[in-house]
Amino acid sequence: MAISWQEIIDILTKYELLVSVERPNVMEFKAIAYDSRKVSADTLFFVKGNFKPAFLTSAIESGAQAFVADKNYAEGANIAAIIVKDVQKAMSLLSAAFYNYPQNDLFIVAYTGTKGKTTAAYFTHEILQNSTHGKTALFSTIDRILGPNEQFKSDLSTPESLDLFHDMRRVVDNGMTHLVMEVSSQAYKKSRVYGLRFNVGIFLNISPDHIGPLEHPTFEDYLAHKLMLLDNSDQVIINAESDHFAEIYNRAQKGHASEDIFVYGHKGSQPVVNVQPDVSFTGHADLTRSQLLVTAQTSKSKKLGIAGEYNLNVPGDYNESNAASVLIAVGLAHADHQSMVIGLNEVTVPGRMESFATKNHGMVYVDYAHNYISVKALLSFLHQQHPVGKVIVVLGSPGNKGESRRAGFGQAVSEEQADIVWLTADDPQYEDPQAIAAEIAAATDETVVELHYEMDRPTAIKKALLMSTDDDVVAIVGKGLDPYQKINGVDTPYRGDMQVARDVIAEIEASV
Ligand SMILES: CC(=O)N[C@H]1[C@@H](OP(=O)(O)OP(=O)(O)OC[C@H]2O[C@@H](n3ccc(=O)[nH]c3=O)[C@H](O)[C@@H]2O)O[C@H](CO)[C@@H](O)[C@@H]1O[C@H](C)C(=O)N[C@@H](C)C(=O)N[C@H](CCC(=O)O)C(=O)O
Ligand SMILES: Nc1ncnc2c1ncn2[C@@H]1O[C@H](COP(=O)(O)OP(=O)(O)OP(=O)(O)O)[C@@H](O)[C@H]1O
Repeated sequence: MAISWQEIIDILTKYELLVSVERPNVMEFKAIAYDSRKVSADTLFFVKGNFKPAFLTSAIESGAQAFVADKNYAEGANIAAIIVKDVQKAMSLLSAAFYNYPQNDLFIVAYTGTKGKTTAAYFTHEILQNSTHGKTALFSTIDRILGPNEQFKSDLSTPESLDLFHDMRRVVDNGMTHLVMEVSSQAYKKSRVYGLRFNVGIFLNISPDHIGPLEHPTFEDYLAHKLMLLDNSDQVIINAESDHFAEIYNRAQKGHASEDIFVYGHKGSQPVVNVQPDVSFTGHADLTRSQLLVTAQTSKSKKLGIAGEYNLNVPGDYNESNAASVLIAVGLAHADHQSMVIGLNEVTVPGRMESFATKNHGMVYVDYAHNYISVKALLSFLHQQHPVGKVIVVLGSPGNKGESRRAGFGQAVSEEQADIVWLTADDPQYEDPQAIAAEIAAATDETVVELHYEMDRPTAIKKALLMSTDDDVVAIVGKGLDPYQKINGVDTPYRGDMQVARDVIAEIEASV
């Protein structure tokens, strides 16, 4: 892989990003990097984010031949400099060029939404793996699967642009033909996907989340960045039952013919604007799976071959809605019907709605629900499934992140009438978990919900399980399969909620 000086200048000029060049003396770059620790000979280095000038010094020592930045740096006075209006946008465009536009060789399905991105991405990956005979890659919050023998844990839902195009190139070189990915609002805010076009973009839902000093200043800013996926996708799929549907639909209409917009919703759901859903569904869930009946309502959706009955291996009525969007997406990717049926029947999503039955302490669920909309959806489902017993919840909220979630948790457990809530630590970071718990409590209606406090997470899980009887359900929410707790900037190893719960139950059962 390589990129020439002239190609760089041409791209930056075309996108009106170039401000000035200094000391142009390099013909071609053999590597690109934004981290000084990853610089080798002949590297083009991007200066971005919370950058310290000492990083540039160390990049030059390691072989950087030029740097791209929003401003000039004295530390870079001996190498070529390319000054741009927006280094994140420049990095995305130049990374795509450096890796020779791998997106041109892939059918890319991209999900955005407050909740369900990872789940829907896994459903889609499972189906497309069947229909493409193993040639589908996945970039999700949990894992990045670049090919049959290349898979690793993700750091971000949507990778930094340079990493994204690097990994996409690996995907193409591994012989993959399809890619399923999550596109977070941060990805657009930080221009990680700037210039990238998707074949299909899906807008699952929106509700207040990720609002705080490090993410989005306001809900409007959050929504604005999520809507950008619609502008950058050839065909779009929209949930008729999402909040702000009118705004989402209007935005889709701006850039798409009606043939390229697909709307889905529960049978009988009526969006606020007068739009007939293209695909409707009814579902019936039990504790471990759902039955789904999907109907194509319009001529364009009838061509997708998705109408029919499905068994969905992951419970939760909201997952029926996720599955409906997935079926449209895979239909647009030309998956065959049999692959759809098999894929939904067999799919699992790590840390989402994982459960096990105990002998005397009811059902245990571990779920990644970690904001108002997801805790509310989860509790509503558990109440439907457990009309008799108590719903006991263990939860906390992270420190220095998504501060608005705390009130959201209090509101969700009150509205859905959780019987008992154990407030505990999530990823407290630099905050006091007890103070975070007090904020959740302040938003909780304690005439409805019985609150308990235990800041040691394994102990909170143990106390919740000990009080649970055979009819009850214990939902441990917020961390899914996370193998660590973030405490004071350190990823402190943690057994994981499921393992803790299994260990506690084994201990209890061994002692009776
Ligand atoms: C606020 C934000 O978006 N921050 C991201 C951003 O940070 P940054 O550019 O400031 O980078 P930094 O880590 O502070 O370091 C500054 C620069 O110095 C470089 N450096 C650093 C050390 C060194 O020795 N040498 C060196 O050159 C770094 O490589 C970097 O280029 O770029 C980094 C990668 O280059 C990301 O890891 C980081 O994400 C942070 C950690 C993060 O957690 N972001 C969250 C909010 C996020 O993006 N979440 C969304 C999901 C949310 C949703 O569902 O909507 C996601 O897509 O994951
Ligand atoms: N469509 C939905 N509506 C409401 N809640 C949902 C929906 N889909 C999933 N959930 C809940 O949200 C949790 C997280 O789901 P998932 O990881 O798929 O979402 P996500 O959009 O990737 O989240 P994040 O961006 O926070 O990683 C699930 O464990 C489940 O409790």
